[in-house]
Amino acid sequence: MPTSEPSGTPALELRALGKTYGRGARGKRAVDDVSLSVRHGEVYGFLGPNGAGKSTTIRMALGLIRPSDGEVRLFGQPVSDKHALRRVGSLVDGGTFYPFLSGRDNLRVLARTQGHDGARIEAVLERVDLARDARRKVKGYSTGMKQRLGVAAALLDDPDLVILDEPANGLDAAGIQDMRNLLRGLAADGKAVFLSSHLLHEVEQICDRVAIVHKGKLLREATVRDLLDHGQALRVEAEPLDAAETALQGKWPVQRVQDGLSVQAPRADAPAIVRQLVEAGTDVFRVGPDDQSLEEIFLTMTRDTDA
Ligand SMILES: Nc1ncnc2c1ncn2[C@@H]1O[C@H](COP(=O)(O)OP(=O)(O)OP(=O)(O)O)[C@@H](O)[C@H]1O
Repeated sequence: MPTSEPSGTPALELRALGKTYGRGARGKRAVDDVSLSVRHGEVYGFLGPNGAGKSTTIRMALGLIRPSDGEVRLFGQPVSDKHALRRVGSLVDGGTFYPFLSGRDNLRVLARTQGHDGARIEAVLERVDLARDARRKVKGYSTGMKQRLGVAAALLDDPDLVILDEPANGLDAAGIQDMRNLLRGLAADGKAVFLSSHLLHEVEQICDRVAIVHKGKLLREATVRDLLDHGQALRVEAEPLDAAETALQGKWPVQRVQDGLSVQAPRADAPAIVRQLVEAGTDVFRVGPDDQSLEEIFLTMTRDTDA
């Protein structure tokens, strides 16, 4: 990894980034005050439903469209810096390939149009596990193979930062596993990987950290582990359940679930919850993490902002 910038400089930094399409009352605020940074050696997921502003953000990060506010820094430099931009590989719009050319020939064409000699073609084909299929025409490739060819294209110039718009779109479980191994391998080599997705289970499996975006705004940035481990909910099993519910209501948001109560509270509140339940005369069988999936956490967050 070339380290021409001071150590610790993020590979990608978005500073209060904003984009408004159009003007005046008809203007559409697609991205609003998004700040985040992506470090070398991590896979960072940019997660949100359709229309959240992911593609717009990625296009600004690549210097393809101009922000209305804020700025993008690549390796500490403005996105207009050609040297910085040369260290970025990207996959947007799924990559476009000639269906009647082989995977290898597609990469040759790309290398030529991008102005490099293609010396890395065999290495990147190996890297994305397409070496054996490199002579086959792309039209016969599976979705997963096409996506991996897209990543191969992004890797042709040995970038330090890889930006991928929805790289796991349309992949089955095995395809997601392959993509995961591939992207984790890049991160292990010290590259920074920034990807967007609207599908949580993909991001959950692939990324170290995620930013959750909704309606152009960043709702939360956290490690996947933090989101899952320290979700804001605790599962309470106590009897009688009605009394337990009454005891907690008004202090924490409480919801009936199949086998007890789901209490919107951080883990640190568990002792207070137990005290409350005991004082109310209920028998406490369990107060523990409410194992929400990232999906549920995400739905709760976006529901809250919709309200
Ligand atoms: N060129 C444009 N002109 C006007 N509005 C746009 C333009 N591009 C995107 N938008 C709007 O900006 C918002 C964000 O779009 P964007 O494509 O960035 O979201 P996204 O999260 O990538 O969603 P998707 O996965 O559906 O592409 C949407 O409401 C979209 O309609």
